[in-house]
Amino acid sequence: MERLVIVTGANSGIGLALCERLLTEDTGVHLCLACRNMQRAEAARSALQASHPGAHVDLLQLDVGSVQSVLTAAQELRARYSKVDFLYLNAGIMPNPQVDFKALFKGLFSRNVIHMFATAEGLLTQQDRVNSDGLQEVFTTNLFGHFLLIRELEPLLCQSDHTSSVIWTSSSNARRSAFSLEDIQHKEGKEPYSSSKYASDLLSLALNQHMNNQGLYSSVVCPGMVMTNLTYGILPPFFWTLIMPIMWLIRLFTNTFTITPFNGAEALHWLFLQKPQSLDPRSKYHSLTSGLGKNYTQPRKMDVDDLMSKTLYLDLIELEKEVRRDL
Ligand SMILES: NC(=O)C1=CN([C@@H]2O[C@H](COP(=O)(O)OP(=O)(O)OC[C@H]3O[C@@H](n4cnc5c(N)ncnc54)[C@H](OP(=O)(O)O)[C@@H]3O)[C@@H](O)[C@H]2O)C=CC1
Ligand SMILES: CC(C)CCC[C@@H](C)[C@H]1CC[C@H]2C3=C(CC[C@]12C)[C@@]1(C)CCC(=O)C[C@@H]1CC3
Repeated sequence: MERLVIVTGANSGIGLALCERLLTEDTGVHLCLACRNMQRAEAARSALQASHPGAHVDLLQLDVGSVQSVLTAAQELRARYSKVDFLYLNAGIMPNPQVDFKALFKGLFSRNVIHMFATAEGLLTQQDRVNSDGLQEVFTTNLFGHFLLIRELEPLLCQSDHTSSVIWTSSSNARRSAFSLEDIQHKEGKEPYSSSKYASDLLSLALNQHMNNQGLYSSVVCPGMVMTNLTYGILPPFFWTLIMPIMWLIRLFTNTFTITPFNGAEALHWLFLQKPQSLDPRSKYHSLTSGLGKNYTQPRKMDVDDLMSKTLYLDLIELEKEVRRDL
């Protein structure tokens, strides 16, 4: 039987590579590319269908950074489909990133150099802004819009006769110290990306605790450090080209430098092949690539606790009520 797979942010990078891999490596996949820009979505569908003639690929207009767009898209999905098997919550942004070159240089000569390259801890800040819903943009795009989508799609995700999986593209940059329950949108700090990714780790745990009994399972993935539009926004493209040999060299010391979107999609694809009941709700599934270029998936325990995750879940439900009231 065909399995319906929805991928947000499917028109480029890791999302597009995942779609390509699903069509190449699996049969009976019905894809729905949920993208904010329909021109880019069309281009992605054409590319997928050029390499997989006859592939079942639908498009959906979805801006996860806009409450109204999420509600409209969810309504459209409920009208189109009777169930969803996999929902990849992959769309994400890192606006106006700034690299702390002083910290980078210092880190190069410290014992933490591998950790620094794997997580970017202490290296990156971003400048966020408030969107037209009055919410922080990074929080809404990377977390809240996706949360709202899950809530809206419950009738398609939670059905007595089948299980469904929601899979978050989180990051090794997710860090507890960047997140605060007093400021879940990260209005105050300078690491909204790290905060939003840590929040997705917490939320995934809460979703499992609240919804496994309804057949919905949530997992978290880290794709590693991948060259995509997101990373090309951090340093100028010519600089990345210049340091590419160094990047391949770094891979000899840290398997988190997956570099290509194909490699980065490894854990996302691996999860497609697993029974959701067999997965660990407290682990993040990492795409890793060895120095010799071998791809594999490895679960690593997340730094999350039950009370924090439950509190965040309840805060998000409250926020959802507020935004619905304001519509
Ligand atoms: N690259 C890396 O090293 C890492 C990436 N990640 C995560 O991987 C995910 C995919 O990013 P990646 O492939 O790297 O980067 P890309 O920029 O290539 O892909 C991001 C995708 O998200 C879409 N998107 C952004 N904002 C919205 C929105 N408001 N509504 C709908 N779609 C949106 C983009 O669409 P559009 O083309 O319209 O901008 C694009 O399709 C992100 O969540 C990112 O945080 C995690 C760890 C490492
Ligand atoms: C390769 C080096 C000589 C110079 C690159 C330094 C930094 C720009 C990068 C080192 C670690 C990288 C990293 C990311 C972005 C680029 C680095 C900071 C991410 C934050 C990208 C998005 C993520 O979600 C996680 C990545 C962790 C590692």
